[in-house]
Amino acid sequence: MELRIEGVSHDYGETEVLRDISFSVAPGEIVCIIGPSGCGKSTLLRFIGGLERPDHGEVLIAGEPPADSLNPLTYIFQDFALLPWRSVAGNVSLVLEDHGIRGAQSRAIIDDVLARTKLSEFANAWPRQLSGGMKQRVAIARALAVRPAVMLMDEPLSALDSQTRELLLDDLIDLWKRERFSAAYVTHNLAEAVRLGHRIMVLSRRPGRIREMVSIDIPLDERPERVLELEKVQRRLWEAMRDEARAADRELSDAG
Ligand SMILES: Nc1ncnc2c1ncn2[C@@H]1O[C@H](COP(=O)(O)OP(=O)(O)OP(=O)(O)O)[C@@H](O)[C@H]1O
Repeated sequence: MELRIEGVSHDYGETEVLRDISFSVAPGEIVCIIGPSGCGKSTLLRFIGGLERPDHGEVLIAGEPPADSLNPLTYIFQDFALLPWRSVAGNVSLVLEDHGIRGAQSRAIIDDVLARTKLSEFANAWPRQLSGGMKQRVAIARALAVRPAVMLMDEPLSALDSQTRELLLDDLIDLWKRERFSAAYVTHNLAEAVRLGHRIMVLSRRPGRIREMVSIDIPLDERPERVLELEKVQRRLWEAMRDEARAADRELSDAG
């Protein structure tokens, strides 16, 4: 299943937020979306997930999602969005209950996704007992449980400290090696983008337009050893973004 975004433009009242955005996410591809504050990254992700509709343009799904996919487009948010009164397993089972899956079938899926996110021994723990990194792993397990064709990730690591973020990046790469999931992944962090993205879309300041689409041909599991090459890409991304970020900053402080 391929995700295609075609000619998406949107205004909120007087504010033009996105202008003529077109790109695709191929099966098994991670596309990172970066750009200055307020350029419309989260808005674009909401359009992709169908939470809102753009004024112009379309989000199309080409081909069939996997037969067992309960929810082809699934979000992972920065704030984990776990229910505090449900255990780890209970948080995962909730999304299955929404699809009428209970009992042994539900338990099998929960066991599988908790194993894949290294949380098996925490199935009965409460969210308050978990570190930030573990909470985000629960959110990832919950997303995997519905077998998404594309994961929509809005700064999933940004609430975590830098060590935890590194560990989770490694976990995401391990997961990807086994699953080859597709993702549209919004981040502020250029280092994260070059570690995870097969392609990186650089948006301009608001109204967000595509400034550059940068492909990285280094396999994800080789990236930790090829730091110098990645640093070069990161510099190029920063060069594409620097003027936009500076101007966006100025506009935000003028508005304030
Ligand atoms: N529901 C809404 N109604 C009105 N304006 C909105 C709405 N959602 C977002 N905006 C505005 O649209 C612009 C883009 O917001 P968005 O959150 O998509 O940007 P972003 O690139 O994700 O920002 P950040 O990097 O700071 O997270 C901002 O100016 C924001 O204030």
